[in-house]
Amino acid sequence: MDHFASTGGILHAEDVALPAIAEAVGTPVYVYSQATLQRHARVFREGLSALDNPLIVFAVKANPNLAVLRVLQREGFGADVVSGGELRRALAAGISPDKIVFSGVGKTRAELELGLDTAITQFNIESREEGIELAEIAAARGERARAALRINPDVDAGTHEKISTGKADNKFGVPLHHAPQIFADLAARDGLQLDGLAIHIGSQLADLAPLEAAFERIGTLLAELRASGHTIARVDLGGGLGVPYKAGETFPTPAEYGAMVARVTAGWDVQLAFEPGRVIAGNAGVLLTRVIRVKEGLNAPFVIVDAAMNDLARPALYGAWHDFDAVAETSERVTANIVGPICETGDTFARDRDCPALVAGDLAVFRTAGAYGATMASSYNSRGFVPEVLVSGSEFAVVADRIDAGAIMDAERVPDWLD
Ligand SMILES: Cc1ncc(COP(=O)(O)O)c(C=O)c1O
Ligand SMILES: N[C@@H](CCCC[NH3+])C(=O)O
Repeated sequence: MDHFASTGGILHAEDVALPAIAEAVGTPVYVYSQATLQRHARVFREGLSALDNPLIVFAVKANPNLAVLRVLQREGFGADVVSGGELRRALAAGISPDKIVFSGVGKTRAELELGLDTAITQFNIESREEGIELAEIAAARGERARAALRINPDVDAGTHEKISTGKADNKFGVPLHHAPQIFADLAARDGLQLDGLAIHIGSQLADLAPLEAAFERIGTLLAELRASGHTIARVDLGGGLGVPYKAGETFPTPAEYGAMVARVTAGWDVQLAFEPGRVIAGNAGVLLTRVIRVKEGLNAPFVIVDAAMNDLARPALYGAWHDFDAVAETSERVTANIVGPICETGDTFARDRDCPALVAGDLAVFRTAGAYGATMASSYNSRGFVPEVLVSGSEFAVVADRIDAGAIMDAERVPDWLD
């Protein structure tokens, strides 16, 4: 069921007409559907129902809004965090430390200490160097940090090169063939309880085959480590499941993913962890925008909307496609360029796109904006930060205020010597 559908010719988020949100909050604005988040969380969990007690931790980077995290916390999800800021958000949303996994290739000493202070359930260590530092910090406190070693399996995830993380020359994890030796080194240290492996090969994966190949490599390593006398109690299989960005596209479902995982991991005898991000939040959000004006173009008109690359960076960063639909249904179509107001040619959401015919003042949405949308915003061109709204049934609430350019400027000052 689509919670962003037209009723009476007007696009709604659940039972709320999007013009009502635009009226109350202004545009651009991110709008999330609580029911969609809940449904995605449940479908993901059901997909893993053949597994014994999996730990499901939402990749906070995909959508760190506190209200979104709270919805998922209530669904029993934990959090996969990659910074002290994300860890604080997870805690503020009520996620219990025993469901928090700390990933990330560059955790600072202060972040490692924060993880220990909050007694998170697992550090995913990304290098020998990080493992040594964590072991030393924990040992000095008389503690043992529970950890998993992230492996770089050298698998091509077949996704955009900027969001591929499991190839040998990517910065993530330790090379598969160094893993036994690094594992043995770290496992022998007092400050660590190293009893896990972790992996995450990339995001927006359209195919299960690379995931399966990577998991098989982990399975082989697991057997090898056990044969050398190590205990492996947990394996974190990461996230990465892709979602359709274009109407009509199909992607592997959580059930298909779960069946593959169950088959590949049969007999591993570990607790499995999963770090889904996009598959939970992506299609639970839209970016609602208003057309500023339509400018004549050489071959096609430019539809200039009030959202820009600073609000939704994916098209500019990865050439990503987001479906663009009118809020008020219209059958009239045109071929147009959809652009934001920022002074960069890269501030283009779509070129020569078949889209609804719109005029100044009309509302429209970029779909599939619930993951890696607001969280990647910047204030470029002094545009401030877009607000976020959560809808539940016929109710909606502003769950992140608009931060206007003035508030950002208030944090700056001119030094005395320039008076
Ligand atoms: C370590 C880690 N886990 C989980 C995720 C979530 O990925 P996705 O949103 O593709 O599920 C990411 C981002 O790619 C990540 O880097
Ligand atoms: N920011 C990326 C995903 C990166 C995943 C981070 N590990 C995107 O929008 O597609």
